[in-house]
Amino acid sequence: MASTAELSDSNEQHPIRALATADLSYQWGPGQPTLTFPDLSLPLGQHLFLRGASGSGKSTLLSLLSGMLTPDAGTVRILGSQLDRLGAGQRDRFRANHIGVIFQQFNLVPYLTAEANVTLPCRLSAQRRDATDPEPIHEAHRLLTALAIPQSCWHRKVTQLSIGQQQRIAAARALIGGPSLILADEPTSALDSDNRDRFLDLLLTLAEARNTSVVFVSHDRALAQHFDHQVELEGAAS
Ligand SMILES: Nc1ncnc2c1ncn2[C@@H]1O[C@H](COP(=O)(O)OP(=O)(O)OP(=O)(O)O)[C@@H](O)[C@H]1O
Repeated sequence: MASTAELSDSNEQHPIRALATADLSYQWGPGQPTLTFPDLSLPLGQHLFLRGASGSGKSTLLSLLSGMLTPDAGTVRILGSQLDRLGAGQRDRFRANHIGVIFQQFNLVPYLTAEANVTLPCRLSAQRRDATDPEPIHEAHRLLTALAIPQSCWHRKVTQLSIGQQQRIAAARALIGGPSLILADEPTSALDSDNRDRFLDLLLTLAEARNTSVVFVSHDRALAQHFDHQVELEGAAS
């Protein structure tokens, strides 16, 4: 859960949302097109599918939602906190506490075991560590089991595992400690359709059990049916 100070805009008329954006735009540099984004609003625990052609700005939007980038204009509220008003260090802490990220290339730490990769967020966030029961390692084992990673793989370096296994380890790392929001950037692109559907089912089932919202980016329309909401990005305005 977010701290009281962070949830400053909560009241009965405006319940806390997993995310809410308004009038967002971002330009990567001078002479680059300005990316503009539709306003988003997602209730806690619900899931959003973001699609759009290559280059339409899906990854850029996820970076704005995670606070890795700050917008040139507009606002990003995550769990009631206005991210673009926080300093860089505060944004990093907020992300570590409240957001799980699954990157396109997974970004696992190659020299760490599967198990150590999954528990990593609990070393960066006392809040996520304290949310595990009784210890991070126990939740890591429960998640690895639920995500069908055989016990024989838990102590192996992630580089020795298959792409599908690495993807499920990245999902376990995002889920550990029950963050309120998971941002997933096209993590199924390397999978065949059976494995892609199985992965998505597992991710959403585990997220629902924790009341975690998922924002999932893909260009694959077939996945939209799994989500409460979908939004299409249209690309640069200029
Ligand atoms: N690091 C960067 N530096 C400069 N321009 C960038 C950078 N990252 C993205 N862009 C530009 O921003 C625009 C949107 O890119 P983005 O990666 O957000 O799109 P996307 O919809 O996620 O694409 P894809 O589906 O191919 O991953 C593109 O025109 C891209 O060239």
